[in-house]
Amino acid sequence: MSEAVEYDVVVLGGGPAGENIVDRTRAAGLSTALVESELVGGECSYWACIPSKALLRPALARADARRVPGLAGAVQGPLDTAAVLAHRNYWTGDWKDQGQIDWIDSIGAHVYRGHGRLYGVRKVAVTSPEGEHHILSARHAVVVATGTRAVIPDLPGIAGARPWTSREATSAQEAPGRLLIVGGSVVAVEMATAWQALGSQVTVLARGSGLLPRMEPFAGELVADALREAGAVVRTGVSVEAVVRDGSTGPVRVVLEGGEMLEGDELLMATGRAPRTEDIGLDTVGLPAGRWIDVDDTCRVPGHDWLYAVGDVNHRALLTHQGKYQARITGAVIAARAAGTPLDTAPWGAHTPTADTRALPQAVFTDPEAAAVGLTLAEAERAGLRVRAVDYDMSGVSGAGLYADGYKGRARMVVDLDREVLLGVTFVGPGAAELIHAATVAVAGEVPIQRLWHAVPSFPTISEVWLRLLETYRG
Ligand SMILES: Cc1cc2nc3c(=O)[nH]c(=O)nc-3n(C[C@H](O)[C@H](O)[C@H](O)COP(=O)(O)OP(=O)(O)OC[C@H]3O[C@@H](n4cnc5c(N)ncnc54)[C@H](O)[C@@H]3O)c2cc1C
Ligand SMILES: NC(=O)c1ccc[n+]([C@@H]2O[C@H](COP(=O)([O-])OP(=O)(O)OC[C@H]3O[C@@H](n4cnc5c(N)ncnc54)[C@H](O)[C@@H]3O)[C@@H](O)[C@H]2O)c1
Repeated sequence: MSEAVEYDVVVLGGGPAGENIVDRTRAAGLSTALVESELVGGECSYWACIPSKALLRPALARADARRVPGLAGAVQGPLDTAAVLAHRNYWTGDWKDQGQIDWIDSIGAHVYRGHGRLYGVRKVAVTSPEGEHHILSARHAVVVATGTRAVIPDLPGIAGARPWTSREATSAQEAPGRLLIVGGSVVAVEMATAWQALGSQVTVLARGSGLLPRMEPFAGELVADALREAGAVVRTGVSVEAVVRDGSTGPVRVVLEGGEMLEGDELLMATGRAPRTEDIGLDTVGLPAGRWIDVDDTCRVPGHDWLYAVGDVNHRALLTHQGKYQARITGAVIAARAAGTPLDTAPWGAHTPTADTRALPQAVFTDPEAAAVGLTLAEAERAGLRVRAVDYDMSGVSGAGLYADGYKGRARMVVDLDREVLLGVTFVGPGAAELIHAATVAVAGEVPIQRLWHAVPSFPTISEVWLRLLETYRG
């Protein structure tokens, strides 16, 4: 084992959260090392956000075009699956990270390739793929940003069935003939939308009563309707009990509760995420392995004044944009503590990621898109707030009708009746993903409804739904 190399900050895991910590600590003049065991850019760049959206964009563009009179006739044919997959490969850099490494070099940080583990207080041990060992020591902070991996439930027969996880679903080089998808949340519905459009016969098996369980119920309903219209089978309230695959090339079968059997060529388990914390040396600093890492409101681990956790691994919000936001804020926290300057940790202050709990946005790239920020009606009611849900059928908006013939969509805003501000907003419909940021500004800014009345949406955009929602609220 070599002598320890000292840095101001050592970052464990080079996904979007880890990279953004490096960016911020380098901008503050702190020497920084980044340890990455696979590819700098993380899950998001190679097996999640980027490849999934590259697969989905042609599907959604075609669906949009098919709703435009005069254009619809020209886009009735199948997608060019090979071209879509090649474009997806391009967006992942063919699963190479040289571009990210060049960027890290350009900002003067150091990358250590290999598996990193905490090695007692303020130290990280790295084992390179070639078996070399390095000890890195941190003057100010170690930041854990090791993200998550897919969870595969321990069903009878599952190991021999070689199921897909999100990694195979985003990196497959051909469309399976029949794709069974277990799960009804975000990965399930996005991958169902993509692969059904790319030529697979998709069956979604969700055990809950609807799809997209963390959004307003109408989101899952509209997405399920559209998946069915696209030819997919969507079944809710079903539970998979066992899985069987014969040989190395045979079909895969799932056995549902009650004994019904379904057959596919591939099986995607879209059943959630677990933290990558089993083997990162947490035990060397008295923390439990294999769990989400608890943090305070500066993303610091309680009881360890040098240890932080950002991104998926702290379980505050499993989204790239939110991990990057935490990283920007935690980078500023580390820089301020290193310089001995005071922190502003009041809600919405510079040194606390308040939006994680108060204005968390998410866009789901299905057809129709579903996008939401803040609280759903049910969440606000559970929190004991005095609220009113204001709903609007988006087909009544001129801009929506012009955007797509027969536009189907729905909007809801959840109003805090005591403060007359918005707690949450949901849009479901074509183009909804690009609408949600205005709602994020309104929720994060706690813009009074009275002032929103003066935020005039341009005519004839889909954003005129804002005017309709406000008119409905004011009666
Ligand atoms: C299919 C799919 C689609 C998604 N789409 C979106 C989307 O559209 N928008 C969105 O906001 N979010 C999306 N997400 C979620 C998003 O991918 C995650 O929130 C994001 O990747 C988390 O970033 P992170 O930096 O915390 O972790 P990760 O991206 O998981 O990166 C962690 C990094 O740490 C490295 N690492 C782990 N352990 C070690 C170790 N011991 N030593 C060294 N390195 C280590 C890993 O190799 C990895 O590179 C999607 C997720 C999935 C599965
Ligand atoms: N566009 C986006 O923002 C985007 C896209 C994809 C993923 N993500 C994020 O990635 C994370 C992971 O998404 P996900 O969909 O994999 O996980 P999830 O945690 O959102 O959903 C997992 C689903 O699997 C179901 N499930 C779990 N075990 C099961 C079992 N044994 N049988 C049947 N169903 C089972 C759960 O009920 C749940 O609905 C999420 O936090 C999501 O927000 C975001």
